[in-house]
Amino acid sequence: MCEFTYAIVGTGALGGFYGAKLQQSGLNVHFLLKSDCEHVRQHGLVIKSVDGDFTLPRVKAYSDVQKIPACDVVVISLKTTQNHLLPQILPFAVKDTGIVLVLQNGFGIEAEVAQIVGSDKVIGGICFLTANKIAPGYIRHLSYKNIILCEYTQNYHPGGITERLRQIGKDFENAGIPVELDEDLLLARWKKLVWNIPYNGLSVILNATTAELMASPDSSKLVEELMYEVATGAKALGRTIPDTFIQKMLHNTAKMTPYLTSMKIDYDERRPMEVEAIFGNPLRMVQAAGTNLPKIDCLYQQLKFLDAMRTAR
Ligand SMILES: NC(=O)C1=CN([C@@H]2O[C@H](COP(=O)(O)OP(=O)(O)OC[C@H]3O[C@@H](n4cnc5c(N)ncnc54)[C@H](OP(=O)(O)O)[C@@H]3O)[C@@H](O)[C@H]2O)C=CC1
Ligand SMILES: CC(C)(CO)C(=O)C(=O)O
Repeated sequence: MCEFTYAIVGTGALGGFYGAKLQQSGLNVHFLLKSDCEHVRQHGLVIKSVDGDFTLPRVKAYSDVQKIPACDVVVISLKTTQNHLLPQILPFAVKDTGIVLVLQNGFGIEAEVAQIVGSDKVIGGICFLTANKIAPGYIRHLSYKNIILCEYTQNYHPGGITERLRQIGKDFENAGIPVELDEDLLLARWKKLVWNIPYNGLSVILNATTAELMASPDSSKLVEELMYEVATGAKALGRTIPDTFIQKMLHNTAKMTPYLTSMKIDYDERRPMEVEAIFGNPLRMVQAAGTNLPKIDCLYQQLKFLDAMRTAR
């Protein structure tokens, strides 16, 4: 199988880090940027990483997707609040035989992408990474980096471990990114929501870091209750998230260095929050299956209020 070419749609913290690692490993990577395109065209990408800093002085940087050659793998690493732009972006970037790799947080994005490019072209990636873009073309990688890759199939039925999944996994592994190939994208996404729903949501509502949320008996109890409600949602969709997984998540986060979630950073910096991808889509899917998740719904309503107020001012 010949080498895949990659296009990174959204060269921020996550797309910038993984895209730079892929290029550093020798792959042909094209980067789609917005405000920092000219800067990156001139100065390249700087990665300050816990695994070792590196700079790519020359990268293929574009602000117009129509100038990017159609690639084998198009990585979506925009914030999900920008996904309304995908119908104008993806058709230009994806080869007829190409793949779209959704690396964003949340649930239901692959189904939305499949509406644009066809369900046979979509793969989901669940990223365990903490990174921030702290200046134009300057990414700080704090911890973790592993990815779970799964094929997307219509209605999120478990897909197989395909040759293309293996090749993408190998590309990331060769770039120093640990990869796990999995058959059940829905379960993998809901297991990530066990972390994102309580911590992203409460970090905004309670104005707290993960360490502060875990240090208080009241908020840590609320975190645990929200995690179990996520498990109830997964069960409504025919998936089981074991108690041991939840207890491990609580234990690991309590030990994590104090972390400001991406949603809290967006809120503080008056950027729209990824409320629909991380809360709205999962809630609607579970409600359609006849189950309510009252605590998550309450968090969702509060976040929508704050999002509307914050971005309106
Ligand atoms: N950061 C992390 O550690 C993790 C992030 N994730 C998820 O990954 C996704 C991306 O998050 P993250 O990387 O943090 O977000 P960032 O905001 O750092 O990156 C998004 C990038 O997309 C760019 N962008 C916006 N609009 C366009 C456009 N029209 N064309 C091209 N580029 C555009 C932005 O540029 P500009 O700044 O100019 O607007 C920005 O650089 C989210 O779903 C997030 O939840 C998941 C796990 C961890
Ligand atoms: C779990 C964690 C903290 C790292 O991937 C994350 O998903 C986020 O910051 O949104």
